Amino acid sequence: MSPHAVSELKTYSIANIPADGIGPEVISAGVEVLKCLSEASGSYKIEFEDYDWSSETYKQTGGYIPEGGLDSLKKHDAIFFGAVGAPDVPDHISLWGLRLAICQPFQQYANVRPTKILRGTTSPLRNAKTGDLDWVIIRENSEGEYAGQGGRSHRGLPWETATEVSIFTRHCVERLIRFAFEIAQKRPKKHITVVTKSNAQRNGMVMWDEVAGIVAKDFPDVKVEKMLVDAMTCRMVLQPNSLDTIVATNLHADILSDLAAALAGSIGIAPTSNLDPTREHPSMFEPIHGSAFDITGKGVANPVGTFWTAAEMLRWLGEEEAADRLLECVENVCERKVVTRDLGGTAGTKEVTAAVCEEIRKSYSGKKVAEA
Ligand SMILES: NC(=O)C1=CN([C@@H]2O[C@H](COP(=O)(O)OP(=O)(O)OC[C@H]3O[C@@H](n4cnc5c(N)ncnc54)[C@H](O)[C@@H]3O)[C@@H](O)[C@H]2O)C=CC1
Ligand SMILES: CC(=O)C(=O)O
Ligand SMILES: [K+]
Ligand SMILES: [Mn+2]
Repeated sequence: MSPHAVSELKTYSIANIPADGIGPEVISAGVEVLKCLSEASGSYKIEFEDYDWSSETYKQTGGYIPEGGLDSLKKHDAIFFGAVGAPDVPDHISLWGLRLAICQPFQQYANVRPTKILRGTTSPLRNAKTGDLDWVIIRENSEGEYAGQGGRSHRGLPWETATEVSIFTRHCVERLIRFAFEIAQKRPKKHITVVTKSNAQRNGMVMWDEVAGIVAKDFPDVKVEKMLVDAMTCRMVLQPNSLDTIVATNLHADILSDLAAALAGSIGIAPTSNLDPTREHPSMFEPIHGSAFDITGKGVANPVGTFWTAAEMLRWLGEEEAADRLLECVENVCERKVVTRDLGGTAGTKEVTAAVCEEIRKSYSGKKVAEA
């Protein structure tokens, strides 16, 4: 290929932050698949820069992100994140030191969590088949219960007092709910469920419901309903087909989305996009799961959540066709039963990755999927 032809291809610059536990295992799998996809498609290029920020860095230097680190992230088109958390670092230090230290200043206020029962996999729900559970959960990602407000006094004494203050600002609630309605409007069902706990939490949650009511007026074609979060857990389990787009607070949606992933088959399949919808900052893409100490280093981590995450990252960058094709290939591999043990299979991370790469190459070469 002439240098001229190369320069015409769109090139995306990705910052990899694999971080802790199974993070490096699934991110290296994701990078392999993304490289394979861009090479096979030939229609865009993708470049990666590795950032070794992790709990190891923290233990050695006292910090997760070095001086000027956020500025260097800003030069990338997107961030591909693994998971943060180590057995010998308190979880609140690791989470605030890395993930939240990026999400908050970059105003990645919309956390998008699609879930579905992938072809070839089974849901633990007796009657749910592929197509019966197809949701997107929109999680507030900048404030709420994870605003970081509060404190502790009288440490260690019997009258020790700790507060964890939830912050709900009209500005942040409205921008998030509006974003969620836009997503709902683009999906075939045009249906949104606004989840709160506005019976017991009588201030912030009541404001959520009110703001949702106002925003809803701008989306007359979207069917809106309200649910309390406790009842929502029952609805998700018993009537998965009755839900589509779901919007909820930082804490509520964090919990509901782990449940959603498990109901679809495994926490190992679900993706997360931490979006700055204004596109002022790069957005960050990660599998929904954490660093999974119990399976770290065993080669059994399910990379599918990271592959789906990679697809969502490409979609955000404008590569719709490649994103759809990647997910299609992942589902074909699931259908061939090349799956990790959390999905009932025996394959390891590497075998699933190799199978997805092979499927991608076949897909682009126009060959029929192996009947194997
Ligand atoms: N965004 C992030 O970086 C997140 C970080 N964490 C951190 O991760 C650490 C562990 O947290 P946990 O509560 O145990 O949640 P976790 O998601 O790491 O693990 C929960 C269970 O799911 C399994 N699992 C997770 N991902 C899997 C995969 N890809 N394939 C197969 N099985 C998988 C694990 O083996 C474990 O049994 C903590 O330090 C926590 O703070 C937790 C959630 C998100
Ligand atoms: C920290 C966590 O659990 C999450 O981002 O989902
Ligand atoms: K993660
Ligand atoms: Mn979570």
